[in-house]
Amino acid sequence: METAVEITDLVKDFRPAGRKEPLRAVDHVSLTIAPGEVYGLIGPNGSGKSTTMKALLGLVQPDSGVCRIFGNDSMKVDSRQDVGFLPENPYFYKHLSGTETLRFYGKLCGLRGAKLEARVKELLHLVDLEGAGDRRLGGYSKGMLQRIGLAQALVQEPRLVILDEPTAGVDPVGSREIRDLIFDLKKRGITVFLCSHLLEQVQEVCDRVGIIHRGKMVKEGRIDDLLAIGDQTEIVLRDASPELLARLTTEIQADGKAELLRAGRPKTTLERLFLEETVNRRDDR
Ligand SMILES: Nc1ncnc2c1ncn2[C@@H]1O[C@H](COP(=O)(O)OP(=O)(O)OP(=O)(O)O)[C@@H](O)[C@H]1O
Repeated sequence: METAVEITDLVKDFRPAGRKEPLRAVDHVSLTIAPGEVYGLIGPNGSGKSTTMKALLGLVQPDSGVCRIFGNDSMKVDSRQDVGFLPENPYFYKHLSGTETLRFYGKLCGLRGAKLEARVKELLHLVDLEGAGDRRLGGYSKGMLQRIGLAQALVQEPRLVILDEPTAGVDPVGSREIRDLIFDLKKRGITVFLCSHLLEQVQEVCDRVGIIHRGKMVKEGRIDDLLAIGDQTEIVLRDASPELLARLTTEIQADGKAELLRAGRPKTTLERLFLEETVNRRDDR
């Protein structure tokens, strides 16, 4: 079966000035991503996530190993035909408007005339910036800039989108919107390869994750498999009376084998609470 991304035994050393030994940023990393899959690479700062992505994009020359996109070697320009990329700190021309920015990137991808104009309109709609298309990027919020960055990455209708920290510096409402856009890409069958420090969002949006530490892949798998605790069972009740809970506790104690680890009211997350309290009150983005 065709793979969207195939990274095999990737090694990348940097030789920073003033350092005798080379710095191994990526240490024999291998991973594959199937078409239509959303894959998250997570790891501490400096663990090699961006370098792995840049090697896949052919922006960094590997010391050894091979990266392929839909079967094509990443070092060949043609392999990038089907790829959209949102870098960690995208640089945009602040004096251009959102519409002009997307027009600029559309032209770089060979779009012209009515086709270009239609695509720009479609993208502004997709990232919910129709009302801000004529405003200069210098006045955009961080969340709006990330969304225009995402629109830029989608300009040539790529089959693979690579997102390096798509929600960096974006507030919870903005990052939720970006999360929804990623869900939308998945629905349309687009493969997504992302890295992020927002673990809750990675958990929500990704089918599989890889955990990278000091350049090495230390864990990889389907989210469901990685997070399931094999020997535990969860029961969530609504409107349970104290008497019912007491009866259940007695039953469990009588079982002799099963052990009650926790009982009490489940908690919401701080992110959900934040969204509930702010989402309906926000009028200016
Ligand atoms: N161009 C470069 N020259 C020298 N060292 C580099 C270069 N790019 C990255 N590094 C080093 O390689 C290591 C991995 O960096 P990388 O940016 O891939 O990590 P990361 O996991 O993306 O980190 P973060 O989460 O902070 O973005 C770090 O030690 C970094 O300092």
